[in-house]
Amino acid sequence: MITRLLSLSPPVRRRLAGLVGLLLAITATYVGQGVLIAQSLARIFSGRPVAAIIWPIAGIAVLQLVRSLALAVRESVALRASGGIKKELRRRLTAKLLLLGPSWAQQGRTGSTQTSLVDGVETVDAYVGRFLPQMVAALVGSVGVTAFLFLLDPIIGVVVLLCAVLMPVLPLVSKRVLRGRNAAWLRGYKGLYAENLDALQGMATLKAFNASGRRGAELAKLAEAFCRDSIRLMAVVVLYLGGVAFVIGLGTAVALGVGAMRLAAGELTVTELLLILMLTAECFRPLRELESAYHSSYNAVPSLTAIFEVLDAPARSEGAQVVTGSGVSFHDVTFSYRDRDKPALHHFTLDIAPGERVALVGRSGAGKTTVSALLLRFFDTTDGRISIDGTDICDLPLDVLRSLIAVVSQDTYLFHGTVRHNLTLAKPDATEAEIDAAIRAARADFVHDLPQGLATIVGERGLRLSGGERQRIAIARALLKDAPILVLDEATSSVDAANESGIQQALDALTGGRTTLMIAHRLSTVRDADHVIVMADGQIVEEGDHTSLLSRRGAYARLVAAQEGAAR
Ligand SMILES: Nc1ncnc2c1ncn2[C@@H]1O[C@H](COP(=O)(O)OP(=O)(O)OP(=O)(O)O)[C@@H](O)[C@H]1O
Repeated sequence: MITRLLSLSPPVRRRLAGLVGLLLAITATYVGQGVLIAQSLARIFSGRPVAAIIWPIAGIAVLQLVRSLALAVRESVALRASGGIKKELRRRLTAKLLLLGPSWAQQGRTGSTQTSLVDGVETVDAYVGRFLPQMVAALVGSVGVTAFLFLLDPIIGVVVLLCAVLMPVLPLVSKRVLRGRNAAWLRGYKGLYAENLDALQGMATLKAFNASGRRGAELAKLAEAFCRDSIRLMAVVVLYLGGVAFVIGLGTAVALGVGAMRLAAGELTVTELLLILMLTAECFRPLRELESAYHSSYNAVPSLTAIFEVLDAPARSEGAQVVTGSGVSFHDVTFSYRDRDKPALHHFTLDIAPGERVALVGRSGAGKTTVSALLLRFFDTTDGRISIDGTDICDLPLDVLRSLIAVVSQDTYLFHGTVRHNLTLAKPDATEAEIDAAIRAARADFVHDLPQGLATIVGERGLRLSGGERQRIAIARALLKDAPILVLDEATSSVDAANESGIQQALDALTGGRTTLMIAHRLSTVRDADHVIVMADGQIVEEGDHTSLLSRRGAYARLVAAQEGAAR
């Protein structure tokens, strides 16, 4: 994983080498300070005048200044090293998520995906900026100081070495317990985040059903469970930290005890004993810092593993063929959603000639929206094939496929941004005249009356516009895209009756000459279709034009009668 992370940003290796150098310089300042303190104390104990320690004290001040500077530079280099990787990770994740499409996103909760993608990427700071350079610096620094101690006194050198080796062993011992508890903590965190996001997004519904109290109580329960998980995790962490402190204390105490005995036996001088005392602490310091870096980056490994799983997820095939045509064929298509036994489409066969307007009708759940989702390759068929002008859509690059199709759906999503931004999403280089023409044709002139006209910000999920207004913007957007194939999914569902005929005219203009797949509940909107397909349980049960289907007095006639009855 380390090599893969580092390969994301070429300058990172250079920056990490710089960081290791800085960390070693910081260790050197601590060692130098220890030597100078030991020297000063030895001089005072031997009854030398105060003047004898002025230079060592000045030296300590200089070392502290150098250390402060090095620490500040370390922060900025660390942030730059991890920043490059975070930027590249986000870029690749966004591209991959767009490639994987909605079928992948549907496998997880929005909030949970968000925590992986936002918080997961953030763990790079602790892992790359702190842990990796500290690992190298701790190894080099501790080995260097231990070697120095070994030269001073081999027995004490061995004692310190044994304790120093124990320190990296501790995380290995506690790793299994920690991993289990950390995974539970991470699961709880993601779940809590997703549930809170859900409650926030569904606030209006909760209020309308007077269910906010109940939902609040459920969230409180989740928060309690998360709190318990956190305490269970902390218990292991605290035990582990206690173990680390014990090993450091033990190493220092044993080194001092052995040193004192050797001093009594005349095998060491006071200066050497003081030096050993100071350096023993310095030998453990880089390891202690490594341990703290390890803990602050502990989440990084599972989070980054999850991110790499997304990056490695097999994307649907991206063929190389390019077509410009517009005849659409579904050939014996069967499709089931994940975890659903019953197929949403069952041996579905339909040919739409270039420029033909085909309407799909049927009761709710009949499979109409699934037909368009498969055409756009939001999902891949379980069986059968879909083609455009004879080319299997699986052999088309996704961006080419989607450039051939414009969609106006019942659930129009407007991004947080200006009206203009939302309109030109499909055609960023659209001219003013083109934008104006699309607005007029979509009967979306209301945008000119908004506080800042086209520069008005439409809120997250377009909440500040009504359903009908959002839909008219979507129609204008589709007009601007000017694709040869159109999918109109309940295109007029949010439009009031007064506007419906106007929009119908706009849609007529839009569909003229384009292959159109209309999905409609309001049967009044499909009267002019060249061909009407009546669906039930994922299959075609009737087809023909409006008049012939009515006279057949079958499923279509029953749908029309039911709708007219409901309208009365
Ligand atoms: N994302 C999904 N995951 C699982 N099942 C789904 C999903 N989307 C639709 N279904 C199921 O597939 C079947 C067909 O749904 P589809 O949305 O295509 O019907 P529809 O005719 O468009 O309905 P409506 O008119 O209510 O929009 C239904 O049983 C539905 O519950």
